[in-house]
Formats: sequence, structure tokens, C-alpha cells
Amino acid sequence: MTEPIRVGVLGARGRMGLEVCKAVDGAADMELAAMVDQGDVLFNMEDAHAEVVVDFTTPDVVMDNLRWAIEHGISAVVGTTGFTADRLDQVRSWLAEKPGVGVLIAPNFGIAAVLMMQFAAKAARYFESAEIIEQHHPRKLDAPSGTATRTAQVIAAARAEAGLGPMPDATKEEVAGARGADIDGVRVHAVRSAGLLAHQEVLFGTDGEILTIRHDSLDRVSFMPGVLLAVRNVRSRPGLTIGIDSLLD
Ligand SMILES: NC(=O)C1=CN([C@@H]2O[C@H](COP(=O)(O)OP(=O)(O)OC[C@H]3O[C@@H](n4cnc5c(N)ncnc54)[C@H](OP(=O)(O)O)[C@@H]3O)[C@@H](O)[C@H]2O)C=CC1
Ligand SMILES: O=C(O)C1=N[C@H](C(=O)O)C[C@H](O)C1
Repeated sequence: MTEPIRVGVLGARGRMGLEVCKAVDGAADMELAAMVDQGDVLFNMEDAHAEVVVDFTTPDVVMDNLRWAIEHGISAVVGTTGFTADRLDQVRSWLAEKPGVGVLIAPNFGIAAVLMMQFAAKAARYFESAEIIEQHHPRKLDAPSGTATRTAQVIAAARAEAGLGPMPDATKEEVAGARGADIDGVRVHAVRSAGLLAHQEVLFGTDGEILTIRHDSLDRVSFMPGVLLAVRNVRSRPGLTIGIDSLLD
């Protein structure tokens, strides 16, 4: 029998971290080697001989964690949000110094969320208008969500490839923010309310027709099959992988 993968969890006492610890603990091919939260010291992770770290912390600290993991030759699965193009370039440059290390960063590990983004990318070329409404629990630190940002980017890329220009919109914003954030020309609206977990609607419109693609995460267990899949595969994919799409094919 092959040895279990030794997994360390960063952000282990957070909402996602707790769920990841449970999932890793319950996976026959993994061993929960280390749990690190704010205030704990990262060398616990090294002492525990973690082979893969899973990071669900905050956009403020994730880059330091990643640099540390890569420098120590530990592959990483990252769910934490806040990855701009500049940040991704920085990760690529760290990885260039450590050719054997894999890093997988996914804005959303939910299989249905991944499909929602794929369906949105497929639909985008057929519609004049596209807007995104993301809805999350009020403890979420960032807006718009990583998922909404990624969805806007893939819609914008599909529109550009199809030669579509800007969306029709004659509105003058009387109050700043009324039309939401503009991500690559796609409007994104962020709702925060008690009772919500993580939800998103992508609204496509053309003459006389609307297509709405909706995704709901009702429980954080929804992210765990994707996280475990990434942990199983990240070491055999050196360099940077974005999203889990390529692992599902
Ligand atoms: N990709 C995906 O599928 C998903 C991504 N997310 C993203 O994951 C991230 C975490 O979300 P969530 O679990 O709800 O947030 P939480 O605030 O519940 O958890 C974050 C945890 O990280 C801890 N932390 C802070 N700094 C450090 C550090 N330097 N080292 C180790 N741990 C640290 C925090 O400690 P303390 O509270 O003491 O500050 C907290 O326990 C967010 O960016 C969120 O958007 C969430 C769900 C799914
Ligand atoms: O903070 C959350 O909760 C979530 N964050 C991710 C995001 O920003 O897209 C994934 C999911 O929406 C839950």
C-alpha cells in the first residue's frame, strides 16, 4: 500500500480550515500532519514533514504562506482569494526557482461552481448583456468574490474572442457603486446578508430572452471533493495550475 499524503492545513481554525481538517482526516489516502492558524509558527509545518499544504487563510497573509511553502519545497493547494494577475506572476517566479513544486490555486473548489463558470463561458458569446450577482455570508472579508471575479474574466475573454463590443448601457450612475464593480467590462454586484453562504447568479440578456445560471453552496462540505482532488494531484503537476477544471477532464 502507498504511504498516505502528509497534509498541513493553514487557517485550520477558520470556517473552511475546520472543514478541510475533517475531510483530510477522513480520507484513507491522507494523513493530517499539521494544523496551523494565526499566531502558530510555520516551522510546525516543516517539523511535521507536510508534503502538501492547504491554505484557506486571508488575502493579506496568503502570499507569505505560499512563498514559505515553495521555498521549503512543499506543494500547495490554495483556496484563499485575492489573486490578481500580479500575484499570480509572483507565484510563477517563485516556482521557477523550485521546478519540482506544484501550486494549485482555485477561486472555487465546488464542482457545481466550476460547471457554472464553464456554462457561463460557453453562453457568453450569444448575449449582448451579462451581469453577475454574487451573494455571501456577512463575515466574508472581500468583495467581489474570487468566483465572481473569475466568472467575469472568463465571460469577458469569451466575448472578446467572439468579437463582441461593450454591452449596451445608457445609465448614468447617480450614486457611486449603483451599477456595481466593472471587471473587464462585466458588472459585478456583491450582496452580503445573514443567512447566506455562497451563491451566484450570472444573468445573460438579448432581445426578448434572458438566461440565468445560478449556483448555490449550501454547506462548506460542497468544496471538499474538489480540495481532496487537488491534494491528490498537485505534486504531479509542477508549476502553477489555476482552478480544478483540468483535474476533472
Ligand atoms: N476556493 C474556494 O472554494 C473557497 C475559498 N474561500 C476563501 O477562503 C478564505 C478563508 O475563508 P474562511 O474560512 O471563510 O475564513 P475564516 O476567516 O473563517 O478563516 C481564515 C482563518 O485563517 C486564519 N489565519 C489568519 N492569518 C493566518 C496566518 N498567517 N497563518 C495561518 N492562519 C491564519 C484566521 O485566524 P484568525 O481568525 O485568528 O484571524 C482564520 O482562522 C477566504 O479568502 C475565502 O474567500 C472560502 C470558501 C471556498
Ligand atoms: O468566502 C467565502 O465564503 C467564499 N469564497 C470564495 C470566493 O470568494 O469566491 C468561494 C466561495 O464563493 C465561498
